[in-house]
Amino acid sequence: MNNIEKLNLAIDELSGSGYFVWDDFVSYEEVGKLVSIANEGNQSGAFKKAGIGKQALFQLDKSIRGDYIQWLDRKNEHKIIHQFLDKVELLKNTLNETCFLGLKDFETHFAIYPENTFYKKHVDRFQQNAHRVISFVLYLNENWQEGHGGELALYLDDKTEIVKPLAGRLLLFRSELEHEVLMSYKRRFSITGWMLDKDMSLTFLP
Ligand SMILES: O=C(O)CCC(=O)C(=O)O
Ligand SMILES: [Fe+2]
Repeated sequence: MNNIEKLNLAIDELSGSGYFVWDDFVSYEEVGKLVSIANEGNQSGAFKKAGIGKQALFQLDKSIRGDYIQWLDRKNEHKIIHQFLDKVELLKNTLNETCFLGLKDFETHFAIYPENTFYKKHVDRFQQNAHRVISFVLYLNENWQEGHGGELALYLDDKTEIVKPLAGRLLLFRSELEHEVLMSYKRRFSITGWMLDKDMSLTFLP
């Protein structure tokens, strides 16, 4: 399947079942580079414990999520991060042209789940975070195997879909769907993000 066919399928699936798994969204070589950058960032203290809620409602709670994150934007010094942002931008624009989702912007961060951490069942679009329309996760686990855990459980109306966090795989889903990161028994790497229906600088507005 070529990229155009993949895109068309992604569009159909997102409006139908609400999610789409895109394998090899980035190459194995790119995954390696992204993991090195994440490891460097982690060692230099660029990662912060992730919280829940926004601004005044922000809180840290290890019983809900155990990951550490580093936000990624155009100020990043690595070319490959810019290439990834370009790819997401293109995807966002194509989804807009065909699905009229009114996507204006996106926000994204690296995430590292240390051994034995998880992210309990939640939705990404909620009252204090009403502008997230499409969630995406690029998985970066080079030698992931059954038993390592850290799968993403996606709770659909009629079934629960279990998505393996395989290197290079991009998962897209509608941000109002309930989902959960199951216990990860190994350190787990990813880039998570959200396509927004408002400019990021304006998302503090209702
Ligand atoms: O890493 C994943 O599979 C999902 C992460 C997630 O749900 C989130 O950060 O909101
Ligand atoms: Fe989420």
